[in-house]
Amino acid sequence: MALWSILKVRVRASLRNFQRPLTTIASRVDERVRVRLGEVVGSGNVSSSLAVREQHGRDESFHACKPPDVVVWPENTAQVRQLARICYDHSVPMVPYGTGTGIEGGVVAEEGGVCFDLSRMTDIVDLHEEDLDVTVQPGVTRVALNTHLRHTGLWFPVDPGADASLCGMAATSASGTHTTRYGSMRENVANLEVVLADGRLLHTAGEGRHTRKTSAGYNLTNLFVGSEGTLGIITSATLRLFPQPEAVASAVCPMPSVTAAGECTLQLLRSGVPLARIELLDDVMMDACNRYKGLDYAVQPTLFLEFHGTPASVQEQIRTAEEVLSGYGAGQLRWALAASERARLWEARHQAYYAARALRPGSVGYVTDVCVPISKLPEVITTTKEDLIQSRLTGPIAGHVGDGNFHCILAFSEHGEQERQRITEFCHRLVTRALAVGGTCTGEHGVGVGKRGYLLDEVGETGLEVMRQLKRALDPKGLMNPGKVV
Ligand SMILES: Cc1cc2c(cc1C)N(C[C@H](O)[C@H](O)[C@H](O)COP(=O)(O)OP(=O)(O)OC[C@H]1O[C@@H](n3cnc4c(N)ncnc43)[C@H](O)[C@@H]1O)c1[nH]c(=O)[nH]c(=O)c1N2
Ligand SMILES: O=C(O)C(=O)Cc1ccccc1
Ligand SMILES: [Mn+2]
Repeated sequence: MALWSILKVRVRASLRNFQRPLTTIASRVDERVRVRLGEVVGSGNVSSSLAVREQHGRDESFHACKPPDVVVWPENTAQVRQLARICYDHSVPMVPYGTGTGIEGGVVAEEGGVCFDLSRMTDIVDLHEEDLDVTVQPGVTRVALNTHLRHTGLWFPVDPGADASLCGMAATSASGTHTTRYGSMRENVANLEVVLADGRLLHTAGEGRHTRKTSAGYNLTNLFVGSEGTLGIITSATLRLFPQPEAVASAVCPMPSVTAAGECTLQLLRSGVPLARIELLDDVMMDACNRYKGLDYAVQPTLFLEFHGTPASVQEQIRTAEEVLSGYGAGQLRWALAASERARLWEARHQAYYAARALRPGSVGYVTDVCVPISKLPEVITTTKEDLIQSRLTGPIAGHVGDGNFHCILAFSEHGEQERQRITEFCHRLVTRALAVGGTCTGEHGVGVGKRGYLLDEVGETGLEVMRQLKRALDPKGLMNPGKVV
């Protein structure tokens, strides 16, 4: 073999080593462990049935199902700690499960083990209205929290399309359509209670603390935000709340092209209008949403906008926004002012994932999630659209354009090998383009199993090694959600 070929093989092998599991898992769940788990949670809160295991071995993505060996439903933190200790003593993998709405295969039980379904821990533990914060258990979803808050004048704004658990959202560092104004989970989690792999209990900002800021040492809270179950099990999250806005106005605005929509978004952000939401759906996605929801929006690239404030400030924001929009060839704005109309409009946006999948029934969808510096968004989104055409692929686009983050969903039949190959190559080019302009391979869905191959390129060797050192320090046996992230 020529020297060059030998070198290439070596480099490839060393990269593979970098991605290998940190430790080999010693044992799966045997009868002895199963009995001990049952003793902790009671026989109604543990299951080895295949149907239950299969339901828990996959999320909403195309990633193949790998069922855990057992599913447990702990009812409190003390039980989570005892269960973790049993798994730790027997070297059994642990996979935390929120609501299973992830789209990067985060709950796929790569090495089997015990799935911790946290949906029965549904208490809203501490609501501090005067401090604008709340502490919730891991079974509380974002809709359940906002329903609970509706008469308080407060709300929690991070809104991924799905009704995900708030602790699952912390685990994936989720964001949503309000992130441009209110931030993502990174900015809105003040404290986390975490059960570590060996059953120890950690409060990332100190027990009972719920301040707006802190300088006390390392930011352990944000170490666990986005850790995707690989460092511990989040058993409660303390979240920032916001006053419900006095006045709200939403609008749908057709644009001449995705380039114009991207450039216009930049200009709107620069103009200082405190946009509450600004989302882009391209023509293909608009068509998909029209069909899926029986709507009649123009089949054109379209911006969905929302303004929050006092009635006077919303009027002022609208005036400035309309001026900017008209400079980019915007069509007629369709306003939604009544709460029910606004709910319908945003429901259509939140269902974009299912609308896109419905374009090709029976297919599975590969989802992209790049995020770039906002100034690069028009260029990257334009090139992506051209690439789709050249690659002869249908890939509806939906984007949180105020954050420089957009998704493409590529539906493919599991039998079409050639098409799948073209999709993989397209997605690879898209991530490469994003990384080249200072972007990230995932703005909000997380690394899971799908983006592991890009982490080295994104954070570099030292970055990845430090992540792996942190992982080893907190999870020396490599039991926490193995096969994910690092
Ligand atoms: C239609 C639709 C639309 C969207 C999205 C999904 C779908 C189906 N998503 C993705 C998804 O909703 C998001 O990733 C949620 O944060 C996942 O929360 P779950 O509770 O479902 O976590 P799920 O159970 O799917 O788990 C996800 C990961 O977190 C870990 N985990 C869950 N709970 C944990 C806990 N208590 N402790 C430790 N680890 C835990 C799991 O182990 C796994 O690795 C999304 N996302 C987004 O950011 N923005 C968006 O706009 C959307 N939009
Ligand atoms: O709706 C979103 O913002 C999502 O993150 C889910 C998604 C993914 C891919 C295409 C459309 C929606
Ligand atoms: Mn999204």
